[in-house]
Amino acid sequence: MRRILGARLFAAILLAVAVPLGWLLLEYARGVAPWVSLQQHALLYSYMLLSVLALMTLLSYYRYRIERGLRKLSITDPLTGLYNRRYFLSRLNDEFLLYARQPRPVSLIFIDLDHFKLINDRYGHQSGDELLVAIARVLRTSSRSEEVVARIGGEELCVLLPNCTQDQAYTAATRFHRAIETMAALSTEGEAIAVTASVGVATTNDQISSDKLLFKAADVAMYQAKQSGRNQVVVAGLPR
Ligand SMILES: Nc1nc2c(ncn2[C@@H]2O[C@H](COP(=O)(O)OP(=O)(O)OP(=O)(O)O)[C@@H](O)[C@H]2O)c(=O)[nH]1
Repeated sequence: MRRILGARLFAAILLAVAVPLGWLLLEYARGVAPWVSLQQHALLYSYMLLSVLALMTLLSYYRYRIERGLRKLSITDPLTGLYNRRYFLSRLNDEFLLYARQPRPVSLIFIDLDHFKLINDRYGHQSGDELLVAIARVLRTSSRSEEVVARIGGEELCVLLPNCTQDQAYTAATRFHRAIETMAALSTEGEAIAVTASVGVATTNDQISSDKLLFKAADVAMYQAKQSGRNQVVVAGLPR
């Protein structure tokens, strides 16, 4: 990004110099010697140079702001403001590129809300939406800055934990699970909504050695949590 900004500033300076130069050439074509023209209109040339430079810098800045906004939109889930599935999978892939060079534990937590259909049916879709937003807020505040929290499907959320052992991931998963269970949520009518989640945790090891395998292992662990009665945390590969 810094290189792009540098290139744009360079282009702005070039154009700012080119405009008064072009004017100087026109003057020359009219028969006025360049140094005479420069002496006569020094103020005009300085003004041209500065205003073109200011205009181009301003345009570059706005373009940068727009591009940054578009990039943010392309990686964000519009409802919750969490990262979206595409961004999450690409970060997971990046983590494994690092892992190939320097193996260190990577963990993934898969969170699926329990009976979300019933919540929608009972309190309405709008309340369901607001609940998702509130859960996203809870996850964001209970996660660390290096962790990537994403909404990867309707009521499915994932957290990527770089450089995180199985024990640490289990502690984090329990923290998320508890935070969801104890959050105070209200429907649009003001009724209290109780919500729980089934959580799967997986960490890299000899068998789980790629991004796809890690994702799959956490998904399977989450499914086991559902099968075992929901509202619990299951760690991949550990007896329950
Ligand atoms: N309000 C709201 N509901 C959503 C959204 N995305 C998905 N859902 C709902 O989430 C529900 C998911 O239903 P299921 O896949 O049957 O899962 P569940 O009811 O949570 O049941 P279990 O996962 O088995 O505990 C569906 O009713 C979807 O309509 C959303 O953005 N907003």
